[in-house]
Amino acid sequence: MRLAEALLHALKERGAGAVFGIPGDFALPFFKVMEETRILPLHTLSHEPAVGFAADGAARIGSTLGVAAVTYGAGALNMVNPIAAAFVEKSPVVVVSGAPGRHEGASGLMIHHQGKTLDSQFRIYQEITCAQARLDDPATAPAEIARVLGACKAWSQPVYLELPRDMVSAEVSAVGADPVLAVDDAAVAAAAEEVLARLKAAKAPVLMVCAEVRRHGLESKVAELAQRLGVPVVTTFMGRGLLSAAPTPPLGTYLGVAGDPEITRLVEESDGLFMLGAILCDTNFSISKEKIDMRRSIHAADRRVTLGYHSYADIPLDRLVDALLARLPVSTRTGTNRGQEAPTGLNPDDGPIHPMDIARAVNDLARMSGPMPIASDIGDCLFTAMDMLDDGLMAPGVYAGMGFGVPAGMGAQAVTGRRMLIVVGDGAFQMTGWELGNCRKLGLDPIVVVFNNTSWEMLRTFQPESGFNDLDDWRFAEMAAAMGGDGVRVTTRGALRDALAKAHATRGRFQLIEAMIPRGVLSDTLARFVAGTKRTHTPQPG
Ligand SMILES: Cc1ncc(Cc2csc(CCOP(=O)(O)OP(=O)(O)O)c2C)c(N)n1
Ligand SMILES: [Mg+2]
Repeated sequence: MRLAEALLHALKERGAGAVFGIPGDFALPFFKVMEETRILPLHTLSHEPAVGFAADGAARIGSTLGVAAVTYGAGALNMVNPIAAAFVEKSPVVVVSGAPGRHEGASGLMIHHQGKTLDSQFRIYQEITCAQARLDDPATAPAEIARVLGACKAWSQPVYLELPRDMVSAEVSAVGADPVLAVDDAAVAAAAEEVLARLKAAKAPVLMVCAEVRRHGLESKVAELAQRLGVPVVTTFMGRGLLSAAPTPPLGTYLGVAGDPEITRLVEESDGLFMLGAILCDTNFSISKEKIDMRRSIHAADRRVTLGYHSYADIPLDRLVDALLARLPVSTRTGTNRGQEAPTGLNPDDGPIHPMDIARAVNDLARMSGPMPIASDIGDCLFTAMDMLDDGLMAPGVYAGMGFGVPAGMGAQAVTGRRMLIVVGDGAFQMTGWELGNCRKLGLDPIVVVFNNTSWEMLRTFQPESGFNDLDDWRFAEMAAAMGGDGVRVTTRGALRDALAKAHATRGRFQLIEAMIPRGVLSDTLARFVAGTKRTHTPQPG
């Protein structure tokens, strides 16, 4: 079969639900095969950052492969930012970039779209993917595809495939199974036994769950593990929402100085913190006044288990969880989510809108109609989303790049059909919000709440004296109809409630609610985060 078809079948067999992309002359042959064969649905968008975010959203919502297809240079290099975010946030996105034909460089002339050299792009993507291949040999291409897609699944990180345009129709054999990555059963057993011994010896063990539990589809097994371990459970910022329906649900989300002081004390004073699937970074661990004592902690992520000063390599998270379960008796233990009750009971008066009013409005609707899956951008919308009831929250909480929310929410609905609630600030909406114009073509109808404070408010909280944080009022709601959706601008709590109810009742067109928020008004969590950051990063008097 043709190389392009072999690749598309391999992607579909490994769980990909669609390809998101923008073509160019180096990618036209591949896009032609996609359109003609329909092996996977092809969804084109308007700007490559959104292609990357949409593929990431598709990967996260289904814990499966997301696929982004772009042209060489101008397209692929436009997508570096979202793929870097997917890399650090463990999202399995497959980048397929068109490229000049195998012999086009022989002319000695520069090729349009190229960077420093024809290899520059490959090297750039080596920095933000876990495996790469240039598919320039029909004899090796199927095995290379299996190797790279296997790595994408095993590491739950993006990978890069470069497809020269003269190779698209090359005759190849079908792509076989992913190569099996060797795992030493004895090492898995030793790691599991040492983890259990450490937890048993600890006076105050805590289980902390994070992103990799979701990415590797381990949530139900980890819920069972939490029940059998019988220790307090918390999530990280990136793990929020995990185990919420478990028999022993998390007590809450660890947000350092920005979070519930009880949860912070539990984590930071633990002498046996077991971080399962945790991404160790400042935003995910928030701004902690006390450093978490890694000497007394256990960290299982990135196919490695680290206990104090020593590590077990090549220990996949699923194998570790299975080994732990095999060594623990079944339990009927149950627990309650002591975490703060989600704020509800919006007062539908003529008062101005506070971010927490948006959380209350969303939660009131969730109490009536069930929670929606949420895609959040960076900004106070994400801190507010910490207080929203959701059926899965996706957000760039580690990389913290803007522009994720709208395209990721569109990508998620495109591959699951689940209607998304998208929360986004006005600054981030200015970046990728216009992708909503593709909803009509793609048959998507997300509900989008724009937190419009006409400001880069998160930056203003750290540098209030800078006027460049002021944004103009773009009146986004007025543009919705021209783009195929419905838009409404609301300035009071009552209007917000009514707009959300109407949006929820309207299907088939995207619904844009532009919630006007006074500048300087922050969500409770962002206010704590800012105060905590200032306390932690500025020398205390005395
Ligand atoms: C791609 C990118 N470029 C710049 C920045 C830096 C930044 C972090 S937060 C922020 C302001 C966000 O404004 P928005 O109106 O969306 O939300 P809010 O603060 O609630 O008002 C900026 C510019 C990041 N993170 N990503
Ligand atoms: Mg703003």
